[in-house]
Amino acid sequence: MAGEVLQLRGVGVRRGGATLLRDVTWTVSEGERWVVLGPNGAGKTTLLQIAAAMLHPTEGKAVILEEELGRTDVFELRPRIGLASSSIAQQVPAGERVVDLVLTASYAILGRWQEEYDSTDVSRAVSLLEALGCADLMRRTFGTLSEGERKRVQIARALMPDPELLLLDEPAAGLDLGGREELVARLAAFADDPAAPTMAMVTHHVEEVPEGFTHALLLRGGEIVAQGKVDEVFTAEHLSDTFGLPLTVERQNGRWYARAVR
Ligand SMILES: Nc1ncnc2c1ncn2[C@@H]1O[C@H](COP(=O)(O)OP(=O)(O)OP(=O)(O)O)[C@@H](O)[C@H]1O
Repeated sequence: MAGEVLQLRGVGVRRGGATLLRDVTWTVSEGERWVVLGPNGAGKTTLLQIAAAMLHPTEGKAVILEEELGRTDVFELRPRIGLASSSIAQQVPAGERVVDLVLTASYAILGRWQEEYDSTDVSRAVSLLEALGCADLMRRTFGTLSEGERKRVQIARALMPDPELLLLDEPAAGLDLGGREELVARLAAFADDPAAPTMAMVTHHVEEVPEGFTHALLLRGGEIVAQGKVDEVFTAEHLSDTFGLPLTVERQNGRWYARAVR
């Protein structure tokens, strides 16, 4: 691979009369760990849906893993991308066993039917669940899990097909403080692992950005406010522009904190 995992050029998305994204140019290179940050309605999920080959832009060009959207078979491209998002979680049958939810990602399907899985698949699913601290949940049904447990299981599922690009849409949303900190620590360890795929994570909060994330893209009203290396992008000026209020920002032990100026 040439090193560019994702290349968007002048990407726009319109729905009805609304502009969801406007003139987005963004390159993600192999090994980078990106955070996409912005307020509610900024277009973050829309951007991630394009990166996941789930949505085609209205204008501009999107090249994912060297395949251009509109000129490639997305059904071949999608299994190369791991996506963890609440829109997928909502479609999981409540009675689906956790281990089956992870296993079925090999076929990019939801809901186990009569597929045959070999022992390598099963061991991979088990070791991913172990790595995410979910080994004891394997035989539980997805519907019985807490929000924090669901988030971790979804990440294990996204990793099952050994994706070249991992996309996480608000992985810490709905978690309590302990759950958030545990997840952020796991993602930090993951970001530090050279064998882990290139990743992009959407969040509303700088406090949720794991240590080791290298780059950031700030979105507001469907447009990019700033992008680049995380410590150049996470300035008081950029974050104040993004969220539309005066903010101060600090970094402690690799983590970020922002609060309103009083
Ligand atoms: N089909 C649609 N028609 C019109 N507007 C839409 C449509 N789908 C999404 N939108 C709007 O596009 C904007 C961007 O949505 P998106 O979900 O990408 O934002 P987001 O940054 O992920 O928001 P949040 O942080 O609240 O999840 C929102 O204002 C949303 O209401």
